[in-house]
Amino acid sequence: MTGLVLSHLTVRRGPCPVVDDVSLDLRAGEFVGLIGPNGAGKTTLMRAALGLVRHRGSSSLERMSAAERARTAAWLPQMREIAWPVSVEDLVALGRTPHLRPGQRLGEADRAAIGHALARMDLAGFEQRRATQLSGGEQARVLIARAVAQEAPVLIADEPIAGLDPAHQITTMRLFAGLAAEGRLVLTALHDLGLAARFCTRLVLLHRGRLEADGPPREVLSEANLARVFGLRAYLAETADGPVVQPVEVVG
Ligand SMILES: Nc1ncnc2c1ncn2[C@@H]1O[C@H](COP(=O)(O)OP(=O)(O)OP(=O)(O)O)[C@@H](O)[C@H]1O
Repeated sequence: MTGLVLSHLTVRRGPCPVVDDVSLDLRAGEFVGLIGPNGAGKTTLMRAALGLVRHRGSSSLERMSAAERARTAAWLPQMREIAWPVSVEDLVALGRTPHLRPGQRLGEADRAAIGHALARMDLAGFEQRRATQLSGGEQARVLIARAVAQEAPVLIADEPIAGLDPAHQITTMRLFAGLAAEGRLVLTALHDLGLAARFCTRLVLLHRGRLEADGPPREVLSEANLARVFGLRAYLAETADGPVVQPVEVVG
């Protein structure tokens, strides 16, 4: 089963490591939330895992050829700018590129994957709209749909729910949880600790580039970790809908 193994990953920016000797074994079937304050190294870690930035140590993805990696891992970067005035359907169809030979047209399976991804991101009816004419949150959903249409065993997404309205944040987290339950590995950087606690099966907490905690959400989001790493006091509770984590005050 495909997962992601990072071994002693270190990225330096100038003299300082911004990702510092991080080793992780992430398994298929896990929905992993990568959390930590601004500048903790979340984006850099994900980009290094994909082989997009120079680093020391290794990632299981970088051993693959570019073509194999594109079929293995879908990547949703933090920047959501859509530059070309293409239709939503054409943009989501780009997610199928790794599955096509040069010049090959979309087939039935590709069309099904595109339609499925559009429906899952609540974009039915948007197919012929120009992507550049959508709102920021709608554009974000289109780019998530493109990544989902890729149907890769590993999905790596940098703050995928930023800019989405609360209902679409929940449906997107539920979609990712569902993809993980189907046997994919989903790794996402998140700032919403409440949604991370509710939907992720595992949280990885980064602080100043170092792996500070790794485990079930309730263990990682302890009062002590929230205070030490985020400088936060939070309301923590168990409910019928799962754990609730609501930051209430800045401390320290
Ligand atoms: N190209 C760069 N040159 C120099 N420093 C960089 C560069 N990119 C990132 N950094 C620094 O590396 C550190 C980690 O940045 P990174 O973007 O990985 O953090 P992050 O955890 O994703 O933060 P955020 O939550 O704000 O998105 C930061 O201190 C940042 O200033």
